[in-house]
Amino acid sequence: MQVIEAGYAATGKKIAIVVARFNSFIVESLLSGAVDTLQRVGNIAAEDITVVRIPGAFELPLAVQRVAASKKYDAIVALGAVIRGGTPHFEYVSGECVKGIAQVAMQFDLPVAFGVLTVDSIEQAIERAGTKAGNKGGEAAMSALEMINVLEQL
Ligand SMILES: Nc1c(NC[C@H](O)[C@H](O)[C@H](O)CO)[nH]c(=O)[nH]c1=O
Ligand SMILES: CC(=O)[C@@H](O)COP(=O)(O)O
Repeated sequence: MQVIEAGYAATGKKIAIVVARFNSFIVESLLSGAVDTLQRVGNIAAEDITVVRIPGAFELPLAVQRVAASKKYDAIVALGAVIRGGTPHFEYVSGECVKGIAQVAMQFDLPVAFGVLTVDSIEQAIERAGTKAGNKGGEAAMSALEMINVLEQL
């Protein structure tokens, strides 16, 4: 049996983090977790991390696509926080966001980690942005690092 898997060290690789600013009090914690993970676990130098800031999660697919098309990066981490409100708007924003990001990864054959919270409450968002449910930004960064290394073996 052959098993292909990899670790997280990715020294010298270039990572773009595309950050949706909406709900910034949450998203900044996701960004902090992602950067810390890339540097501490992935051994990625600060100069090899690029942060791109955009308005909201709905804009993530277009921005991620443009970053992927630049061919400058070995992986992308997409961060945002979509928090359900009182209308169906949540479904449309989160649905288009995840669909669009997944399409970019397939189109450009590039690791695009999904670090966008889609939650029902601010409390759920806080739990997933560095408190009792971990930091989904850091988890997305871990995924990006591992995928860089696994794809290199395929
Ligand atoms: N409600 C949330 C949004 N809404 C804004 C959209 O993402 C978009 O920026 C706007 O519709 C203009 O095109 N965005 C989030 O990231 N999170 C939300 O909870
Ligand atoms: C995810 C959203 O767009 C949401 O925060 C907007 O809130 P509302 O549905 O009350 O307009």
